[in-house]
Amino acid sequence: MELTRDLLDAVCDIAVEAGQLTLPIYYSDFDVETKDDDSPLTQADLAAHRHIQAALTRLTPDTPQLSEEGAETPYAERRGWAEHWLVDPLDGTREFVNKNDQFTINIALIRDHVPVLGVVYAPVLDTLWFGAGALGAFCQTGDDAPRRIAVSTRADTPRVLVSRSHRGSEVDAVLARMPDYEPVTMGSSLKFCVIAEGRADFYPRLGPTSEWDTGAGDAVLRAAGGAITDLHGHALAYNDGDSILNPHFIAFGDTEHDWRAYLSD
Ligand SMILES: Nc1ncnc2c1ncn2[C@@H]1O[C@H](COP(=O)(O)O)[C@@H](OP(=O)(O)O)[C@H]1O
Ligand SMILES: [Mg+2]
Repeated sequence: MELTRDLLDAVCDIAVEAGQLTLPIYYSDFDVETKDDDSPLTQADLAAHRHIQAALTRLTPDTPQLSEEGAETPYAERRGWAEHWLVDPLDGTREFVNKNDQFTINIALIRDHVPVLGVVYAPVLDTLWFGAGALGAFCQTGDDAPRRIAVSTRADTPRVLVSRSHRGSEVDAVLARMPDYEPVTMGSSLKFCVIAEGRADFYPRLGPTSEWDTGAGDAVLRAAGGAITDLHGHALAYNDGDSILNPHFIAFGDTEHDWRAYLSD
């Protein structure tokens, strides 16, 4: 499909509608289920999933969808997909459960293993981050006009993002190798968005994530001039094998800086 501003706007509308469905649940005394992999699940995850699935089907009936809360599609089928929607209907479920506002709705379009369009919406903040390759990257709060965003290229005291709920000793080892840094703790795919906006510089994720956790934020970050790579410096590749898990990765704004230098002595 053609990557137009109309397409991007349509996907933004879907993400905002899904996000608005989560808010009454967020502000209620909701139940939390535990999934097979021990991660939390709420009615909000499911409400957002159902809305996005139906709305994307109306928008592009022939484009397959892969969602954290949808049916698993075996790689034997997925490998034939030239493009597909990749959805995390509610990223940061732990943040949602803990009511710290840092959860997001995520929709990405993957084409030939690359996230070419992405929308991230934070319902409580009523803020959207969206982008698609040459169209650029944007941030919009409420009814304000969208503003163009770009990464920061200052690296004097890097602002380093650390997962609020999944940190780990390997990330601490990276921080210990940095001569100077300012830590910023945050949940969900918001971490990619604040780098895309130039409000943070570096995010080492040395623990498990799945493709839907990164796809939309990756597309926004790329469109804003940044990157996510594996620990060898290769851009994350999507729908490129059996496993839906990402390798460990680093995300950063300044592509001239040697962030991988902090990974080992
Ligand atoms: N053991 C594990 N295996 C796979 N993914 C994991 C994981 N632990 C955390 N994650 C992923 O990390 C995401 C949260 O990241 P963060 O801690 O940076 O907010 C979760 O998203 P969900 O909230 O959508 O489940 C989940 O997908
Ligand atoms: Mg997630």
